Amino acid sequence: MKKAVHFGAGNIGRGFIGLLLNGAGYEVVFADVVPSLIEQINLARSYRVITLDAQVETQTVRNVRAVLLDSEECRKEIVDADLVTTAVGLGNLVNVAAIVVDGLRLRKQQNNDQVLNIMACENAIRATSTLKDEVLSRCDDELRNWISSHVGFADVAVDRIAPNRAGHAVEPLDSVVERYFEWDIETPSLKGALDVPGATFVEQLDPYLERKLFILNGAHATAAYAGYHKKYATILEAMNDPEIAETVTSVQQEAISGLVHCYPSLQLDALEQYAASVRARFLNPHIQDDVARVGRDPLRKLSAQDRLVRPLHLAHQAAKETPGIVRALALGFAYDNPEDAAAVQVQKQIQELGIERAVSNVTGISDPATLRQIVDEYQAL
Ligand SMILES: NC(=O)c1ccc[n+]([C@@H]2O[C@H](COP(=O)([O-])OP(=O)(O)OC[C@H]3O[C@@H](n4cnc5c(N)ncnc54)[C@H](O)[C@@H]3O)[C@@H](O)[C@H]2O)c1
Ligand SMILES: O=P(O)(O)OC[C@@H](O)[C@@H](O)[C@H](O)[C@H](O)CO
Repeated sequence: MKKAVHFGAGNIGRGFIGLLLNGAGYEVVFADVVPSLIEQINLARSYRVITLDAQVETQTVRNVRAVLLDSEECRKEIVDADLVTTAVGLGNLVNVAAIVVDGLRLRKQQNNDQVLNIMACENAIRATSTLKDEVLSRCDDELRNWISSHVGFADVAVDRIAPNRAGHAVEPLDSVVERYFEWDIETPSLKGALDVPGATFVEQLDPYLERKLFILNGAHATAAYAGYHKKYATILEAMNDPEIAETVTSVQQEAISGLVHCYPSLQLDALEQYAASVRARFLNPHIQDDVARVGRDPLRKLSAQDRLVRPLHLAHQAAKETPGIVRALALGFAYDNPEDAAAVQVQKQIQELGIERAVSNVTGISDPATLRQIVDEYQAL
């Protein structure tokens, strides 16, 4: 049986990656940093994935095990793995990289000629490439050369809303998801054959990845920050507010204008249909998705390469105005959730540096006119 080591046994790790890999015939070994989660998985050896929809569906993922991230067991699991995947959050990839390097060093010593593919399923531009850089920076030349001929690092885009379990889950390991899913895998970087039924294999990932990150995640973040501002608890409540729904649609339209300009392979009609389908997913009445989950880590979400600032620049390249994204960014800077450590840091910057310098620091935006628009919008909130 093929074996996959998946880092991050959280919402998307269990509810999407683990489920699909299990369906593709892999034994899935989860690696996580939470000891109680490891114990629960090893005790149960299976868990349920519940699809939240008009027709609730419950699937059981069997033959799973779990190991602690920083353990000998975890390093050894990499020696004979066929696949390594992650869904840990972009900022946690550095910790995964340190363990993966140790695992690859062991794999090389044990003369394992079998090729391995690694995919980081994080919401970010080319997260696998980020992980690869982290891995290679920790290797000597010999290991680096061996890795280049034995290990494929394939960038991916993953899409499935896996909300918080609270209010949905019954058993401790239940994972809850929407019905829709998409896993796009960039093929040129793969080593050997990879067969994951349900995944989409593409030659050039950028249009798929940016379409998803901007039209879905950018709009999602907008709904979360606008929802928080109006004291809504969930994305559903926020999206039912016509003013918020209008801002979300504007953000999507501005992103689409930049995407169409940048990627000739993307068709306007298809993107508009995709945007409408995304809004319908946000309005799924069977999902309670907390604005706090969707808005989490605004330092990352408001950064230069992420879901709001990058489409803003693309739209500007297409000579389009971006009032929707400007409003979304202003709302992101107003996201003062004291329970979110990154939001607290953003608020600290605003207090210490003033809003204009905080916006420029966090977003990397230097154009004075754009900065002014965001600051004016923030001050008018
Ligand atoms: N939830 C979604 O709808 C969704 C959809 C697509 C992509 N994603 C992406 O997947 C990633 C995970 O999101 P999530 O919603 O599942 O979060 P989550 O918090 O539910 O799960 C993350 C898991 O990773 C574990 N973890 C943290 N650092 C780790 C490390 N260094 N090694 C191993 N495990 C570690 C945590 O303990 C947790 O169990 C994020 O990058 C997110 O953007 C999420
Ligand atoms: O996971 P994040 O924090 O990057 O973004 C929050 C949500 O937008 C995200 O988790 C979506 O639910 C997911 O990307 C849907 O595919």
